[in-house]
Amino acid sequence: MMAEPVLELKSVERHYVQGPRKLTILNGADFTLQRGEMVAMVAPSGTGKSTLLHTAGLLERPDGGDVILSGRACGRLSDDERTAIRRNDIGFVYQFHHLLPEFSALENIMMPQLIRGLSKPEASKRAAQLLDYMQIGKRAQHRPAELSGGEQQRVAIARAVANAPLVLLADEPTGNLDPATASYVFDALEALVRQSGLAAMIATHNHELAARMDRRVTLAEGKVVPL
Ligand SMILES: Nc1ncnc2c1ncn2[C@@H]1O[C@H](COP(=O)(O)OP(=O)(O)OP(=O)(O)O)[C@@H](O)[C@H]1O
Repeated sequence: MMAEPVLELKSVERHYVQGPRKLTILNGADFTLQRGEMVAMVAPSGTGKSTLLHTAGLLERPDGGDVILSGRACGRLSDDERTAIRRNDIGFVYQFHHLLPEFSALENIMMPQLIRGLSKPEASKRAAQLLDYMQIGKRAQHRPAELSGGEQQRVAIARAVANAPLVLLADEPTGNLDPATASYVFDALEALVRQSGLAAMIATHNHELAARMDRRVTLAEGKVVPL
């Protein structure tokens, strides 16, 4: 397959000011994610993985440099413009599922599609397909509290890809799960990425899962480097 960059970080800077001190978290970070690629981000706590994912996912604006999505410079756009792009082109999965507790699994996956403007029948059909794909079709009407941890994370992954984003970003998506469940959830995530040609960057402390991805990177002195 020809290399086709879907996400590029170019000389990204991110600083936090804490009282008199300026903390530099990203210091000219460069990174390219190709279509169809799964990359593990493995780095010690506090080195800036979440900052990197939030910047790549247009949740935070870089203090310098830019984030390019499918050739379009997006990092420095206004909050409204970044939100619009994020809704369609970026899927996010967190360590904690963040599903809406009062809605069923199916409705949680319909939600981003309805916000995007799809009709209820269209959104429901795709949500049901994604639940089947994640092998939890029978749990469609369950609320998050009625699902196991592994099932909740599979719903969260299905929700993240509901709008067929370009990029999936995940911040310790299996961090709350026991090793067997983590492996099972990762199987579903991997199958989804492989089948759809999505690109994914996944922060994890789990070396076994990292070993299953195409490449591994870490953060060193504010830069993304191969591991
Ligand atoms: N809003 C903020 N204001 C000030 N400092 C911050 C802010 N957000 C993060 N930091 C600091 O930036 C550093 C990187 O934080 P980040 O959350 O990106 O780390 P991480 O590698 O994801 O850690 P973990 O694996 O523990 O989640 C930390 O030292 C943190 O204290």
